[in-house]
Amino acid sequence: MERLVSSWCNDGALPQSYICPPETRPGKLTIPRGDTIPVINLGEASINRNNTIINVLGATQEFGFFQVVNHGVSEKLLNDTMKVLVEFFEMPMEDKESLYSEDPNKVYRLYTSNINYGTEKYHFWRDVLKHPCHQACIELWPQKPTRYRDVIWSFSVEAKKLGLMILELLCEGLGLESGYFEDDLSEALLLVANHYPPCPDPSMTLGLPKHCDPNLITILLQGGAYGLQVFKDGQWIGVQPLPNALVVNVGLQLRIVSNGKLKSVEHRVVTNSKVARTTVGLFISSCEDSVIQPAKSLTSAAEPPLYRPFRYKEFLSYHSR
Ligand SMILES: O=C(O)CCC(=O)C(=O)O
Ligand SMILES: [Fe+2]
Repeated sequence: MERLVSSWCNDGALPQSYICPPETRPGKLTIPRGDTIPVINLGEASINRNNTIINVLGATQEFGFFQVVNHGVSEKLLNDTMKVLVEFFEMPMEDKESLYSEDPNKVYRLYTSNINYGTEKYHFWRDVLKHPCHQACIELWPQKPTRYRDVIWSFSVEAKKLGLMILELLCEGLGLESGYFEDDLSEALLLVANHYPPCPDPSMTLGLPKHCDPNLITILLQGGAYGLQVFKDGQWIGVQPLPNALVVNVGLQLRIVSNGKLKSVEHRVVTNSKVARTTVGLFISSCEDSVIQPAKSLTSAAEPPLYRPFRYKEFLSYHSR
C-alpha cells in the first residue's frame, strides 16, 4: 500500500527505481500535440453513414487510434465519471487499503506501476484501479465514494454501447456480417482507472511503457491533462486532450479477427510535473475461453489467415494486464 506513487510522490526527487533505461526515456524533447490522430464526429453517422464508415475505417487502418466527439455519452456522465475517479484516488489511504494487492492474477485490485511490481526491472509512475464491469460483480466494487458504483456502472454501459457502435461501423466497412462482434467477442468488460501524480522528473520516467492493448477495442476518457502518445511511422505523436472527446484504440484481438486489416498501435504515457492526470479505459474483449481467429469472410486463398486460432486466455497469459 505504501508503494502507491500517490502515497509518497511529494517526498522530492525521482527514486532510482523509477528511472527508465536511456533508450525508453521520454527525454527532454517535447512531442508536438497537434491534432495528430483523427477526430471523428460520430453525430454525422445518422446523416451520412458511409462517410462515417470511411473515416472510422481509415483512422483504424492508418493510426489504430482516433478520438470521437458527439459520440452519445453525455457530458454530465463524462464529468461525473472523472470526478468520482479523482475523488477515489484522493481518498485517504485507509479507505483504499482493502483493495490494494500486488498479486497480478487478481482481477479486482488497486495496485501501482505495471502488471507485476515484484518482478519488474524498474517501476512506472502510475497507480491503478482495475475491475470487471458486470452486474453480478458490482458488490465487489469500491463502496467509496458513495456514487462510485452508480456512476461507473452507467459509464461502462454507455462506453460499451459506443464500442459496439464503432465495431458495427467497422463491420460494414470491412464487409463482415452485421453484429459480428456482439455477444461472445465483446462479452467481457474491464475497467482500468489510471492515476499519474505530478512527477519530479518527467524526462526520466514513464507512466506506462510502450504497449498494445490485448483486447478487442478500448474506449478511453483521458480528462484534461496531456500524457498519451502513439507510435506512428517510427515517431511518437501526442494525443491532444479535447473537451468531451473519447479516445478509441484498436486492440490486438481486433487486429487478429480482421486478419491484420486493422492496426493495433503501440502507445505509452508520459508524466508531467504540474498536475495529476486521471484517465479511465473500458477494455472490451471476449471471455477468456472464447476462440479468437481471423474472421472466415476476411480470408481467402489470396489472403490466408495470418494467425492461428487460440483461446483468449492463452494469449493473455503472454500479455496479462
Ligand atoms: O492513461 C492513458 O492515457 C492510457 C492508458 C493505457 O494505455 C492503458 O491503460 O492501457
Ligand atoms: Fe493502453
